[in-house]
Amino acid sequence: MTLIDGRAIAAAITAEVTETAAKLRESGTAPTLAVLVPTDDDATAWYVRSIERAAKKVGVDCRVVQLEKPTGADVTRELDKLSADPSVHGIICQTPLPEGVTLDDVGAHIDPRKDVDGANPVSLGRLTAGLPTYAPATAAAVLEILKREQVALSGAQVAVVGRSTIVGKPAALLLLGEHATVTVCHSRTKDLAAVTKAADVLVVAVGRAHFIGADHVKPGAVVIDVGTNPTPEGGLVGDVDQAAVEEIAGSITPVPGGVGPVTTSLLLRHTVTAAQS
Ligand SMILES: Nc1nc(=O)c2c([nH]1)NC[C@@H]1CN(c3ccc(C(=O)N[C@@H](CCC(=O)O)C(=O)O)cc3)C=[N+]21
Repeated sequence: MTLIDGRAIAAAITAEVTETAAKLRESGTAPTLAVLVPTDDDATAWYVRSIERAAKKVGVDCRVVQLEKPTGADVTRELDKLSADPSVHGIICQTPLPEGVTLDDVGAHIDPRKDVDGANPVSLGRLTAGLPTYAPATAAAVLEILKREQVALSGAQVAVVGRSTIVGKPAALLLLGEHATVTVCHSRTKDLAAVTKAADVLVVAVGRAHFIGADHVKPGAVVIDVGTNPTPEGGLVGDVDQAAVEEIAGSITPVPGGVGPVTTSLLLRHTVTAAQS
């Protein structure tokens, strides 16, 4: 069993991004990521700080815009402003959003050229059509890990558990683009274990601790655990019961230290790409 080292993969991406950011700075462009924060919960605050820290390391400027109990109109007004601001190259609108506001509604207000976390339905449409676009960073991280680990995807059976717009659906589309045979499972899937047990690659993004156990995994499978569930002790666990699945899987991404760090490094890679064009 191999534990996939997400931090090492993130470090390799970060090295590439640092080089590109330095070249941009030499030519007079300071690559800039705007982070719109519409809530004040602890998890969001932690994630925003980790983006700021990572951005600073690679030479990307990070502009955090914190909103206090905004309406949907407040959020879209701010996104319109950032979209029109020539000093901003990338925009991410943090989820969760306030009650009654959806990312699909506000995402349309992020200029697709700056949509580094793939939230605009235009970006998602382009992804569906197989056109160049920014995929949501978490979904992109799933594919990046599989590629760097040289996992054969063409013709492989892949099960994606979770169908969110931000992870499950775009991850399935990216995997389809690699010629995998993709099955998307969700809360109404009958006999989930039968589907996941047939998968050479299992991607789990449901947001429930220990959702996937030993009975769900094919011997030797590659397991990508996208979940980051806070524990009462202040730690973090994935959606996969790691201890149980370790006995069966061929390789697995740990939590922490798996998909998370790769997600943040790709958000920054997307930002320098946006600053280059
Ligand atoms: N529009 C939007 N896009 C997102 O991509 C998005 C979002 N909203 N809202 C919140 C979730 C959560 N998320 C994480 C990213 C990295 C780590 C990460 O790097 N975690 C460390 C945790 C280190 C620790 O606490 O021990 C790790 O997994 O190693 C975690 C969580 C992105 N999200």
